[in-house]
Amino acid sequence: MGCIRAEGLVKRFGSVAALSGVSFEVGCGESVALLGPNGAGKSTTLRILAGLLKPDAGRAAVCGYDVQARPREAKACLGFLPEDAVPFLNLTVRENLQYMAVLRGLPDSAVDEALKLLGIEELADRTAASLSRGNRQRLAIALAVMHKPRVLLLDEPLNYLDIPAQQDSVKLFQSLKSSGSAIFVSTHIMSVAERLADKALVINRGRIVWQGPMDELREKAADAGERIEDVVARLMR
Ligand SMILES: Nc1ncnc2c1ncn2[C@@H]1O[C@H](COP(=O)(O)OP(=O)(O)OP(=O)(O)O)[C@@H](O)[C@H]1O
Repeated sequence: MGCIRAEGLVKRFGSVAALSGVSFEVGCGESVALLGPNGAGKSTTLRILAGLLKPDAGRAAVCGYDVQARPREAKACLGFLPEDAVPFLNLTVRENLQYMAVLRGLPDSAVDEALKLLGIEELADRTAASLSRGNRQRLAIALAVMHKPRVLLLDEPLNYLDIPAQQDSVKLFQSLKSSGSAIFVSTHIMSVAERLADKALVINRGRIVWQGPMDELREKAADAGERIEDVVARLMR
């Protein structure tokens, strides 16, 4: 069973066809990057998988649960880091984590664990509003992973992070993957896709136009004497 399954997803916004029949699967323990130009349908795909947007046709399932028919089970098994995630700004870092721990039915110890995991112990009593953009991103990552989700949906996860925090976050995502979680990451930054994912899905105008191992993209680039960005840009045109 795939940890993430999308079958024939269709989504329109008025006259705009955001998704026109998107199907793919991400196995448990697999990491896949979703690449595509602006307006290709990446956020729409992530929002459907997270159960935040209803597709017009097709179905999405995480951990075997249809996200529309079994929303509680699906949401319990996934973690979603939206782009520019905004925690509760008037709560402290610790209070944000405590609130999420209650919603997720986690023990109190999960809060200290998450603070430590993201290296934000010293920020615990600061309000989220007072944090720098990078530290706010660390908190958002902590909130998305504190229940060790089996499916992790990430939108530009390394934005704003300093270099050590990027390294720590990559390690954290990799350790979740090693323990069997599926990682699905949307990014415009090719080096981020290469660091986080073993496979790539290229979407353009609401359709998957290429899918395969990241190594295949690297080989194509090496064969043509190009950078991997050049190969991917061509696939997106
Ligand atoms: N709420 C909405 N109302 C109207 N149109 C929308 C809405 N959300 C998305 N769209 C449109 O659907 C298409 C796909 O948008 P989506 O945000 O999924 O693209 P994306 O690949 O995430 O783009 P980007 O890389 O620019 O963030 C775009 O044409 C967008 O304008």
